[in-house]
Amino acid sequence: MSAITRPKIYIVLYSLYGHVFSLAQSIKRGAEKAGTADVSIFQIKETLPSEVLTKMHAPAKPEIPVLEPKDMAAADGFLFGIPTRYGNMPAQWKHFWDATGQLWVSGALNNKFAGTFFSTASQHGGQETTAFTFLTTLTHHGMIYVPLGYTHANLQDNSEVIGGSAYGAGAVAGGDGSRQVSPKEHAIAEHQGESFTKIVSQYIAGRTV
Ligand SMILES: Cc1cc2nc3c(=O)[nH]c(=O)nc-3n(C[C@H](O)[C@H](O)[C@H](O)COP(=O)(O)O)c2cc1C
Repeated sequence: MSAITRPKIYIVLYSLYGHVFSLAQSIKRGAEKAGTADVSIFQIKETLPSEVLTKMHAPAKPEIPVLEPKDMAAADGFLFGIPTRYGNMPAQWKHFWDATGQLWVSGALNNKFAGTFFSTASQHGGQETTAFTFLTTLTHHGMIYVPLGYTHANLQDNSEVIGGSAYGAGAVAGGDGSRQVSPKEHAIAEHQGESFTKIVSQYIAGRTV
């Protein structure tokens, strides 16, 4: 019987205006609360030139390391943060995935765990379609998708605008990005981080004993 391995969870995000990064911090807090895994947070590479970022009034990037596709092999589970573009992932994410051919060829991501979280401008701006369209990539890599389900009460609370769905935590940023992540959205995110980490840890423990 081999020793139980402590899994590595990577929270990997793209965030232009900070909402996905803000959610990611709550996800990290929850994942660490589980106490069963080593948790790290990364961003993916920006692909827009600085002149365009200036025109888009983008703030400075978060001070977290940039994940290169090849470094994914070291992790057991990923929570991917995705701000919606036309109901889909942004080009920055597509650019990242399009550089994972070597990982695909070697099956390096097969049986690794994946969860998703989102941000949209509006309440019905496509968080669920972003999940759906992101899923094809996870599926082609043979990853095991872990949905959030309706495991947090705020996902059924209709008393105010609350992002998130059965596919993962979410922020509703507002058309001009001025809406900050709400306490209820943060609570869902923290819960997702904790529950995802517990699920991955249980599976990894089962594989190694
Ligand atoms: C090109 C483009 C397309 C977008 N498409 C959508 C969309 O389909 N639905 C939506 O609600 N918001 C859309 N948005 C708004 C972003 O989703 C929003 O800025 C983002 O969720 C904020 O997250 P961030 O602060 O982490 O960057 C779009 C923004 C851009 C720049």
